[in-house]
Amino acid sequence: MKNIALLTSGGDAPGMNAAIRAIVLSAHHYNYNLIGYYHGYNGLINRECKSLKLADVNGIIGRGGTILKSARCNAMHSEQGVNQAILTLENDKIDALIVIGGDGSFKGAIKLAKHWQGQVIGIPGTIDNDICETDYTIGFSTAVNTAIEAIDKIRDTADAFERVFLVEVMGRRSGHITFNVGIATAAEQILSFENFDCTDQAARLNDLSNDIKVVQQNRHAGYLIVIAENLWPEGNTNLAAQITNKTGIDCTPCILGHIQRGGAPVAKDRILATKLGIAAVQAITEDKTGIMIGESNGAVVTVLLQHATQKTKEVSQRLIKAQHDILSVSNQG
Ligand SMILES: Nc1ncnc2c1ncn2[C@@H]1O[C@H](COP(=O)(O)OP(=O)(O)O)[C@@H](O)[C@H]1O
Ligand SMILES: O=P(O)(O)OC[C@H]1O[C@](O)(COP(=O)(O)O)[C@@H](O)[C@@H]1O
Repeated sequence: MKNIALLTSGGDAPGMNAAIRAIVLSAHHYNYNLIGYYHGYNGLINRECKSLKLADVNGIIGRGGTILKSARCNAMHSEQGVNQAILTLENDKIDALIVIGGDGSFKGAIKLAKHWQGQVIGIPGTIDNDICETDYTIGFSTAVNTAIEAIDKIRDTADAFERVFLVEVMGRRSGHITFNVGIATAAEQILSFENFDCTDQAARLNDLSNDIKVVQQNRHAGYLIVIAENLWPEGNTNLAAQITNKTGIDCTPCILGHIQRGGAPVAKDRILATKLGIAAVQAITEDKTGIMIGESNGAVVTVLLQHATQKTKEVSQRLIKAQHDILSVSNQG
Protein backbone atom coordinates (compact mmCIF):
# COMPACT_ATOMS: atom_id res chain seq x y z
CA MET A 1 0.00 0.00 0.00
CA LYS A 2 1.48 3.35 -1.07
CA ASN A 3 0.31 6.95 -1.26
CA ILE A 4 1.08 8.34 -4.69
CA ALA A 5 0.86 11.97 -5.79
CA LEU A 6 0.64 13.41 -9.25
CA LEU A 7 0.98 16.86 -10.82
CA THR A 8 1.20 18.43 -14.27
CA SER A 9 3.63 21.34 -14.70
CA GLY A 10 4.85 23.81 -17.34
CA GLY A 11 3.12 24.20 -20.69
CA ASP A 12 0.09 21.95 -20.93
CA ALA A 13 0.31 19.38 -23.70
CA PRO A 14 -2.39 17.31 -25.41
CA GLY A 15 -2.22 13.84 -23.91
CA MET A 16 -1.53 14.93 -20.33
CA ASN A 17 -5.08 13.89 -19.45
CA ALA A 18 -4.53 10.50 -21.08
CA ALA A 19 -1.46 10.04 -18.87
CA ILE A 20 -3.43 11.07 -15.76
CA ARG A 21 -6.10 8.53 -16.67
CA ALA A 22 -3.57 5.74 -17.10
CA ILE A 23 -1.98 6.57 -13.74
CA VAL A 24 -5.35 6.62 -11.96
CA LEU A 25 -6.33 3.26 -13.46
CA SER A 26 -2.94 1.68 -12.67
CA ALA A 27 -2.91 3.05 -9.13
CA HIS A 28 -6.36 1.54 -8.65
CA HIS A 29 -5.05 -1.77 -9.99
CA TYR A 30 -2.29 -1.84 -7.35
CA ASN A 31 -4.61 -0.55 -4.64
CA TYR A 32 -2.57 2.63 -4.15
CA ASN A 33 -4.07 5.90 -2.89
CA LEU A 34 -3.66 8.69 -5.39
CA ILE A 35 -3.68 12.45 -4.79
CA GLY A 36 -3.55 15.04 -7.56
CA TYR A 37 -1.95 18.41 -6.78
CA TYR A 38 -3.31 21.35 -8.77
CA HIS A 39 -1.52 24.07 -10.74
CA GLY A 40 1.89 22.45 -11.08
CA TYR A 41 4.25 22.95 -8.17
CA ASN A 42 1.97 25.69 -6.80
CA GLY A 43 -0.32 22.89 -5.68
CA LEU A 44 2.44 21.45 -3.53
CA ILE A 45 3.46 24.79 -2.11
CA ASN A 46 -0.09 25.91 -1.31
CA ARG A 47 -1.46 22.42 -0.66
CA GLU A 48 -4.19 22.45 -3.28
CA CYS A 49 -5.08 18.84 -3.90
CA LYS A 50 -7.76 16.25 -4.45
CA SER A 51 -7.95 12.50 -4.09
CA LEU A 52 -8.19 11.03 -7.60
CA LYS A 53 -10.76 8.30 -8.18
CA LEU A 54 -11.79 6.26 -11.21
CA ALA A 55 -14.80 8.51 -11.80
CA ASP A 56 -12.52 11.55 -12.17
CA VAL A 57 -10.96 10.21 -15.34
CA ASN A 58 -14.03 9.01 -17.22
CA GLY A 59 -14.01 10.44 -20.72
CA ILE A 60 -10.80 12.47 -20.38
CA ILE A 61 -8.54 10.46 -22.70
CA GLY A 62 -9.56 12.62 -25.66
CA ARG A 63 -9.46 15.99 -23.92
CA GLY A 64 -6.66 18.52 -24.31
CA GLY A 65 -5.29 20.53 -21.38
CA THR A 66 -5.02 18.89 -17.97
CA ILE A 67 -7.72 18.27 -15.39
CA LEU A 68 -5.08 19.00 -12.72
CA LYS A 69 -4.35 22.42 -14.29
CA SER A 70 -0.80 23.54 -14.87
CA ALA A 71 1.39 26.52 -14.07
CA ARG A 72 4.86 27.92 -14.10
CA CYS A 73 5.74 28.25 -10.42
CA ASN A 74 8.52 30.73 -9.62
CA ALA A 75 8.67 29.68 -5.97
CA MET A 76 10.30 26.40 -6.97
CA HIS A 77 13.41 28.32 -7.98
CA SER A 78 14.06 29.20 -4.32
CA GLU A 79 15.19 26.89 -1.53
CA GLN A 80 12.29 28.09 0.57
CA GLY A 81 9.79 27.05 -2.12
CA VAL A 82 11.33 23.60 -2.52
CA ASN A 83 11.29 23.10 1.27
CA GLN A 84 7.64 24.14 1.42
CA ALA A 85 6.79 21.64 -1.32
CA ILE A 86 8.62 18.89 0.58
CA LEU A 87 6.79 19.78 3.78
CA THR A 88 3.47 19.23 2.03
CA LEU A 89 4.60 15.86 0.68
CA GLU A 90 5.71 14.83 4.17
CA ASN A 91 2.56 16.07 5.88
CA ASP A 92 0.41 14.24 3.33
CA LYS A 93 2.53 11.10 3.87
CA ILE A 94 3.26 10.75 0.15
CA ASP A 95 5.51 7.84 -0.83
CA ALA A 96 5.93 8.67 -4.51
CA LEU A 97 5.42 11.73 -6.73
CA ILE A 98 4.84 11.60 -10.49
CA VAL A 99 5.60 14.84 -12.36
CA ILE A 100 4.25 15.21 -15.90
CA GLY A 101 6.02 18.09 -17.63
CA GLY A 102 9.05 19.29 -19.53
CA ASP A 103 12.71 19.65 -18.63
CA GLY A 104 12.04 22.61 -16.31
CA SER A 105 9.53 20.55 -14.35
CA PHE A 106 12.08 17.72 -14.17
CA LYS A 107 14.69 20.10 -12.74
CA GLY A 108 12.19 20.93 -10.01
CA ALA A 109 11.62 17.20 -9.44
CA ILE A 110 15.37 16.63 -9.09
CA LYS A 111 15.53 19.32 -6.40
CA LEU A 112 12.72 17.65 -4.50
CA ALA A 113 14.45 14.26 -4.78
CA LYS A 114 17.62 15.68 -3.19
CA HIS A 115 15.96 16.42 0.14
CA TRP A 116 12.87 14.24 0.18
CA GLN A 117 12.91 10.52 0.87
CA GLY A 118 9.99 9.62 -1.42
CA GLN A 119 10.20 8.26 -4.97
CA VAL A 120 10.23 10.80 -7.80
CA ILE A 121 9.17 9.80 -11.33
CA GLY A 122 8.98 12.05 -14.40
CA ILE A 123 6.82 11.66 -17.50
CA PRO A 124 7.81 13.83 -20.50
CA GLY A 125 4.87 16.08 -21.39
CA THR A 126 5.61 19.06 -23.61
CA ILE A 127 4.72 19.97 -27.17
CA ASP A 128 8.35 20.97 -27.79
CA ASN A 129 9.78 17.40 -27.90
CA ASP A 130 13.05 18.80 -26.58
CA ILE A 131 13.74 16.19 -23.89
CA CYS A 132 16.69 13.83 -24.23
CA GLU A 133 16.47 10.05 -23.93
CA THR A 134 12.93 9.77 -25.25
CA ASP A 135 11.98 9.64 -28.92
CA TYR A 136 8.84 11.68 -28.32
CA THR A 137 7.22 13.72 -25.61
CA ILE A 138 3.49 13.66 -24.95
CA GLY A 139 1.80 16.43 -26.95
CA PHE A 140 4.36 16.85 -29.71
CA SER A 141 2.52 14.80 -32.35
CA THR A 142 -0.74 16.64 -31.75
CA ALA A 143 0.94 20.05 -31.90
CA VAL A 144 2.60 19.13 -35.19
CA ASN A 145 -0.70 17.91 -36.66
CA THR A 146 -2.53 21.03 -35.50
CA ALA A 147 0.07 23.29 -37.08
CA ILE A 148 -0.01 21.28 -40.33
CA GLU A 149 -3.79 21.59 -40.54
CA ALA A 150 -3.59 25.36 -40.06
CA ILE A 151 -0.75 25.84 -42.54
CA ASP A 152 -2.44 23.72 -45.23
CA LYS A 153 -5.26 26.29 -45.09
CA ILE A 154 -2.88 29.24 -45.24
CA ARG A 155 -1.28 27.58 -48.27
CA ASP A 156 -4.52 27.98 -50.25
CA THR A 157 -4.45 31.77 -49.93
CA ALA A 158 -0.70 31.89 -50.41
CA ASP A 159 -1.06 30.08 -53.75
CA ALA A 160 -4.19 31.95 -54.85
CA PHE A 161 -2.52 35.33 -54.32
CA GLU A 162 1.04 34.21 -55.05
CA ARG A 163 1.79 35.74 -51.71
CA VAL A 164 4.42 35.18 -49.03
CA PHE A 165 3.46 34.00 -45.55
CA LEU A 166 5.78 33.84 -42.57
CA VAL A 167 4.24 31.34 -40.17
CA GLU A 168 5.65 31.19 -36.65
CA VAL A 169 5.42 27.94 -34.72
CA MET A 170 6.23 27.18 -31.09
CA GLY A 171 9.16 25.28 -29.60
CA ARG A 172 10.77 27.83 -27.31
CA ARG A 173 14.37 27.61 -28.58
CA SER A 174 14.21 24.21 -30.20
CA GLY A 175 13.26 23.31 -33.77
CA HIS A 176 11.49 19.96 -33.53
CA ILE A 177 8.08 21.44 -34.28
CA THR A 178 9.50 23.81 -36.90
CA PHE A 179 11.27 21.12 -38.93
CA ASN A 180 8.53 18.52 -38.73
CA VAL A 181 5.80 21.01 -39.63
CA GLY A 182 7.90 22.64 -42.34
CA ILE A 183 8.65 19.34 -44.02
CA ALA A 184 5.05 18.12 -43.79
CA THR A 185 3.67 21.31 -45.33
CA ALA A 186 6.30 21.44 -48.12
CA ALA A 187 7.33 24.88 -46.89
CA GLU A 188 9.55 26.80 -49.27
CA GLN A 189 11.72 27.76 -46.29
CA ILE A 190 12.25 26.37 -42.81
CA LEU A 191 14.01 28.78 -40.51
CA SER A 192 15.12 27.55 -37.13
CA PHE A 193 17.98 27.73 -34.64
CA GLU A 194 19.57 24.66 -36.17
CA ASN A 195 19.88 25.96 -39.74
CA PHE A 196 19.59 29.74 -39.71
CA ASP A 197 22.25 31.92 -38.14
CA CYS A 198 20.84 35.41 -37.60
CA THR A 199 24.13 37.08 -36.63
CA ASP A 200 24.34 38.86 -39.96
CA GLN A 201 20.73 39.97 -40.31
CA ALA A 202 21.28 42.01 -43.48
CA ALA A 203 22.86 39.06 -45.29
CA ARG A 204 20.11 36.66 -44.19
CA LEU A 205 17.42 39.12 -45.32
CA ASN A 206 19.16 39.44 -48.67
CA ASP A 207 19.34 35.64 -49.18
CA LEU A 208 15.70 35.24 -48.26
CA SER A 209 14.50 38.05 -50.50
CA ASN A 210 16.46 36.75 -53.47
CA ASP A 211 15.09 33.25 -53.01
CA ILE A 212 11.53 34.52 -52.75
CA LYS A 213 11.88 36.47 -56.00
CA VAL A 214 13.42 33.52 -57.87
CA VAL A 215 10.82 31.03 -56.65
CA GLN A 216 7.93 33.34 -57.44
CA GLN A 217 9.26 33.93 -60.93
CA ASN A 218 9.73 30.20 -61.55
CA ARG A 219 6.53 28.92 -60.05
CA HIS A 220 3.89 31.64 -59.81
CA ALA A 221 2.78 30.17 -56.51
CA GLY A 222 2.80 31.12 -52.88
CA TYR A 223 5.91 31.08 -50.73
CA LEU A 224 5.57 29.67 -47.26
CA ILE A 225 8.17 30.20 -44.58
CA VAL A 226 7.82 28.18 -41.39
CA ILE A 227 9.85 29.92 -38.71
CA ALA A 228 10.66 29.09 -35.09
CA GLU A 229 9.46 31.48 -32.40
CA ASN A 230 12.20 33.52 -30.72
CA LEU A 231 14.50 33.18 -33.76
CA TRP A 232 14.68 36.55 -35.50
CA PRO A 233 16.21 39.02 -33.02
CA GLU A 234 13.72 41.78 -33.79
CA GLY A 235 10.73 39.45 -33.81
CA ASN A 236 9.08 37.58 -36.66
CA THR A 237 6.43 40.23 -37.34
CA ASN A 238 9.28 42.60 -37.89
CA LEU A 239 10.99 40.14 -40.21
CA ALA A 240 7.82 39.92 -42.31
CA ALA A 241 7.79 43.73 -42.66
CA GLN A 242 11.46 43.71 -43.61
CA ILE A 243 10.82 41.07 -46.30
CA THR A 244 7.90 43.11 -47.69
CA ASN A 245 10.08 46.22 -47.89
CA LYS A 246 12.96 44.42 -49.50
CA THR A 247 11.03 42.38 -52.09
CA GLY A 248 8.06 44.61 -52.78
CA ILE A 249 5.93 41.46 -52.33
CA ASP A 250 3.47 41.29 -49.43
CA CYS A 251 4.77 39.05 -46.66
CA THR A 252 2.10 38.33 -44.08
CA PRO A 253 3.15 37.26 -40.59
CA CYS A 254 1.01 34.61 -38.98
CA ILE A 255 1.66 33.46 -35.41
CA LEU A 256 0.01 30.10 -34.77
CA GLY A 257 0.54 30.42 -31.01
CA HIS A 258 -1.42 28.48 -28.44
CA ILE A 259 -3.67 26.60 -30.83
CA GLN A 260 -0.65 24.28 -31.00
CA ARG A 261 -0.98 23.47 -27.29
CA GLY A 262 -4.69 22.72 -27.28
CA GLY A 263 -7.23 20.35 -28.73
CA ALA A 264 -7.88 16.63 -28.66
CA PRO A 265 -4.70 14.56 -28.59
CA VAL A 266 -4.02 12.46 -31.69
CA ALA A 267 -3.82 8.67 -31.40
CA LYS A 268 -0.04 8.69 -31.07
CA ASP A 269 -0.14 10.96 -28.01
CA ARG A 270 -3.01 9.08 -26.36
CA ILE A 271 -1.17 5.79 -26.74
CA LEU A 272 2.22 7.15 -25.69
CA ALA A 273 0.66 8.82 -22.64
CA THR A 274 -1.13 5.63 -21.67
CA LYS A 275 2.01 3.52 -21.98
CA LEU A 276 4.14 5.99 -20.00
CA GLY A 277 1.49 6.45 -17.31
CA ILE A 278 1.21 2.70 -16.73
CA ALA A 279 5.00 2.30 -16.69
CA ALA A 280 5.35 5.12 -14.14
CA VAL A 281 3.13 3.31 -11.66
CA GLN A 282 4.92 0.05 -12.43
CA ALA A 283 8.22 1.79 -11.59
CA ILE A 284 6.74 2.84 -8.26
CA THR A 285 5.88 -0.76 -7.44
CA GLU A 286 9.56 -1.56 -8.11
CA ASP A 287 10.73 1.19 -5.70
CA LYS A 288 12.49 3.11 -8.46
CA THR A 289 13.22 6.81 -8.03
CA GLY A 290 14.91 9.78 -9.75
CA ILE A 291 13.88 8.52 -13.16
CA MET A 292 11.98 9.59 -16.25
CA ILE A 293 9.84 7.10 -18.12
CA GLY A 294 10.41 7.54 -21.84
CA GLU A 295 10.11 5.65 -25.08
CA SER A 296 13.02 4.62 -27.27
CA ASN A 297 12.56 2.69 -30.52
CA GLY A 298 9.03 1.80 -29.47
CA ALA A 299 10.07 0.34 -26.11
CA VAL A 300 9.36 1.93 -22.75
CA VAL A 301 12.62 2.92 -21.04
CA THR A 302 13.62 4.32 -17.68
CA VAL A 303 16.29 7.01 -17.67
CA LEU A 304 17.83 9.00 -14.85
CA LEU A 305 16.19 12.43 -14.58
CA GLN A 306 19.70 13.87 -14.39
CA HIS A 307 20.46 12.46 -17.84
CA ALA A 308 17.17 13.55 -19.33
CA THR A 309 17.81 17.15 -18.28
CA GLN A 310 21.51 17.36 -19.00
CA LYS A 311 21.01 18.80 -22.44
CA THR A 312 18.26 19.66 -24.87
CA LYS A 313 17.44 16.98 -27.42
CA GLU A 314 18.68 18.13 -30.82
CA VAL A 315 16.72 17.96 -34.04
CA SER A 316 17.92 14.97 -36.09
CA GLN A 317 20.65 15.93 -38.56
CA ARG A 318 19.03 13.59 -41.07
CA LEU A 319 15.83 15.63 -40.92
CA ILE A 320 17.73 18.88 -41.39
CA LYS A 321 19.68 17.44 -44.31
CA ALA A 322 16.54 15.99 -45.90
CA GLN A 323 14.91 19.42 -45.81
CA HIS A 324 18.00 21.07 -47.23
CA ASP A 325 18.29 18.57 -50.09
CA ILE A 326 14.60 18.65 -50.99
CA LEU A 327 14.46 22.43 -50.85
CA SER A 328 17.32 22.92 -53.26
CA VAL A 329 15.37 20.90 -55.85
CA SER A 330 11.77 21.93 -55.18
CA ASN A 331 12.45 25.68 -55.23
CA GLN A 332 13.89 25.41 -58.76
CA GLY A 333 10.68 24.76 -60.55
N1 LIG B 1 15.83 24.97 -12.36
C1 LIG B 1 14.65 24.73 -11.75
N2 LIG B 1 14.58 24.45 -10.44
C2 LIG B 1 13.41 24.22 -9.81
N3 LIG B 1 12.22 24.24 -10.44
C3 LIG B 1 12.21 24.51 -11.75
C4 LIG B 1 13.41 24.77 -12.48
N4 LIG B 1 13.08 25.01 -13.77
C5 LIG B 1 11.73 24.92 -13.83
N5 LIG B 1 11.20 24.60 -12.63
C6 LIG B 1 9.79 24.44 -12.27
O1 LIG B 1 9.09 23.81 -13.32
C7 LIG B 1 8.10 24.69 -13.83
C8 LIG B 1 7.91 24.43 -15.30
O2 LIG B 1 9.12 24.68 -15.98
P1 LIG B 1 9.12 25.27 -17.46
O3 LIG B 1 10.53 25.33 -17.90
O4 LIG B 1 8.33 26.54 -17.49
O5 LIG B 1 8.26 24.23 -18.29
P2 LIG B 1 8.56 22.73 -18.71
O6 LIG B 1 8.55 21.88 -17.51
O7 LIG B 1 7.46 22.42 -19.65
O8 LIG B 1 9.92 22.77 -19.36
C9 LIG B 1 8.62 26.07 -13.47
O9 LIG B 1 7.59 27.04 -13.47
C10 LIG B 1 9.15 25.81 -12.08
O10 LIG B 1 8.11 25.71 -11.15
O1 LIG C 1 2.32 30.05 -22.93
P1 LIG C 1 3.60 30.53 -22.36
O2 LIG C 1 3.67 30.39 -20.89
O3 LIG C 1 3.95 31.89 -22.83
O4 LIG C 1 4.75 29.60 -22.92
C1 LIG C 1 5.08 29.50 -24.26
C2 LIG C 1 6.03 28.35 -24.37
O5 LIG C 1 5.41 27.16 -23.92
C3 LIG C 1 5.51 26.16 -24.91
O6 LIG C 1 4.30 26.17 -25.64
C4 LIG C 1 5.68 24.81 -24.26
O7 LIG C 1 6.86 24.82 -23.51
P2 LIG C 1 7.05 23.93 -22.21
O8 LIG C 1 6.33 22.64 -22.46
O9 LIG C 1 8.54 23.74 -22.10
O10 LIG C 1 6.48 24.66 -21.07
C5 LIG C 1 6.68 26.61 -25.79
O11 LIG C 1 6.63 26.07 -27.08
C6 LIG C 1 6.50 28.09 -25.77
O12 LIG C 1 7.71 28.77 -26.02
